[in-house]
Amino acid sequence: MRKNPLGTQVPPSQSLRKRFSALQNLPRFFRLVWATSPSLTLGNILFRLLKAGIPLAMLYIGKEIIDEIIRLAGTGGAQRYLWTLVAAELGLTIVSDLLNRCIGLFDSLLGDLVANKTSVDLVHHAAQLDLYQFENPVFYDKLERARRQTTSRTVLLSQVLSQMQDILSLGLLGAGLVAFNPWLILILVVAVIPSFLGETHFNERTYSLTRSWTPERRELDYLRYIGASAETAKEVKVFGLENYLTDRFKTISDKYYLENRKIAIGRAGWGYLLAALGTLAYYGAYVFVLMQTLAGLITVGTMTFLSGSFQRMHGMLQGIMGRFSSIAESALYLQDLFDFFEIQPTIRANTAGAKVPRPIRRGITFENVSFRYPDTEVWAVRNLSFTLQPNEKLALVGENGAGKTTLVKLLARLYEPTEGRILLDGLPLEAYSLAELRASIGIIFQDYIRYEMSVADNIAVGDIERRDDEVLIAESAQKSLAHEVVERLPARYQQVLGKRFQNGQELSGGQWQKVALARAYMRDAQLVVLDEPTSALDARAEHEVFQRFSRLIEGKMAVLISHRFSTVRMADRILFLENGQRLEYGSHEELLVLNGKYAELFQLQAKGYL
Ligand SMILES: Nc1ncnc2c1ncn2[C@@H]1O[C@H](COP(=O)(O)OP(=O)(O)OP(=O)(O)O)[C@@H](O)[C@H]1O
Repeated sequence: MRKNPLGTQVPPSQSLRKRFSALQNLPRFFRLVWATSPSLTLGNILFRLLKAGIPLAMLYIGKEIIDEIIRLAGTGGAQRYLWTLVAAELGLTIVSDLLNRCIGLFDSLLGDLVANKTSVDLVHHAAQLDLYQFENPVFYDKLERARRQTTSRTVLLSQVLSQMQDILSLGLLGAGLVAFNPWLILILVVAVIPSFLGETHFNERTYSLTRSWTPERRELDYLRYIGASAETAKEVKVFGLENYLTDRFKTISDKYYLENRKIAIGRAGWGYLLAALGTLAYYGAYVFVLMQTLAGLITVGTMTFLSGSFQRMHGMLQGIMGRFSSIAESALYLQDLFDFFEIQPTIRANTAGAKVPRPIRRGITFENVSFRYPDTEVWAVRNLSFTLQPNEKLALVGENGAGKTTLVKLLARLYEPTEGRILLDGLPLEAYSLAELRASIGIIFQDYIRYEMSVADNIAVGDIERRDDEVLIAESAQKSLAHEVVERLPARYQQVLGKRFQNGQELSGGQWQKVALARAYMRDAQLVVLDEPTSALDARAEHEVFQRFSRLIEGKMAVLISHRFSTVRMADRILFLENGQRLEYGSHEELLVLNGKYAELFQLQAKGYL
């Protein structure tokens, strides 16, 4: 394998055969197009079929008009046939314009629908995939390439349809030409083959380059985002990062530009030479036709018909061949999209799985659970065993990176244990329907999403099925103290948050947290998990949130992750993790008596040292 200037591996360039085999993606693509809108697809094809016959008809009428004029100029006579021909030509021109408009309209409507459908399918499919797949750069590149495909495939659609239309036109014109002299066709074909091969070669190089640079292009997008977005502007300014970012951007983009320029120059130079070859052949054939006319073997009308159809066929053949290689190229890109759709999650949704018991009677048991993130050597959770009893409130404590969040992700089956099992009422988590399992757990993650949507929507994500239940949303906001925040917003629950959209209102960190916390109150979860939910709240708000929170989790299981021991001590039991392992486990009082690490940290914090 070669390496590009940034050291990334470049795949060996695709062989011609492989490129053409990518055309096999077209039937699947057209099934997708057909499924999007059968009527628009059918209409489009019909218009193009009609349009395909027009060039031959126009040329033929042109020939007849010239011959008729020459005849009338020499001998005079009735002009009726001449004017009928002119009227037919006018009619055809009008119909042709109308067909062009209809084709353009149907192309764009169908293209938009296909792009929308692909985007929707993409999001649906991405939602099925495992969390770890999103953390894998190779997967991310695939996703990125697939995402780019969703809009650019519109062009492919009209290209393939135009190709079919032109091939039909060409066949009809060719039939006319063959009737006169089959050799002319041969000259035509031979003349365009060199430029076709040239185009194919350069398209292939462009594709290989674009593909091998996906990670860098992703980085460029990312740098553009950091350099110019509302979220990052604050830090970029105070740390004075703009030159660093632009330099980094320029280094990568300049290298990409140089690579691309090499190909573009080669394409322009060779393209010109090979096209000149085609032009020479065309003029050779033209001279031949002129000589035949001078010798009186054909009429002037036939001469215009032949030279006209030869010229059109030359242009069309060049177009068809050029388009052919760009269709083959697009079909290769299409492969990326279909490849993405082929990726399957390893965590099976198990739709036929058991229903989660309500209420949960025996709790959740970790049996010797160990977990390592994919492609890492270190155990994030190691040999962990404990039981979360029904109604029990468990606090997870430990230093940064101890494995607390990982444990929660395992609970929600976002990951599966590398070793050991997690049982819910005696059955492993896999035995339950994934949707059911997730529906019975309410988790507010530490890095919860700040949706730049309305407050109501931000709260409703806790149970999106009930997003129209305004009373429930307001009650949830009341319980999480988000209500006070909402009171001060101009559009109250309909207020759009964040700065991305017009009239959006930015909130403080603590205010965002109160809004996010309301999500926990939206669903009737049997297990509530709060991963450092109050870190941004001021002391009074935190106290109040917990007062209310203890009411929310009354009679439920709860897992609480916090670095504040004043919060932790309200739990029934505390699990102290160190390097993913259970270091200490028991109630607040038991752990104080144990006088271990928990007791030490508790006392330090109580004295205000932590
Ligand atoms: N997506 C990931 N891929 C690979 N390793 C990860 C990933 N997420 C976390 N880790 C690693 O797993 C270990 C446990 O991380 P985890 O997020 O569970 O810690 P934590 O106890 O929640 O920490 P904190 O208190 O900082 O939130 C850490 O060593 C971390 O580097």
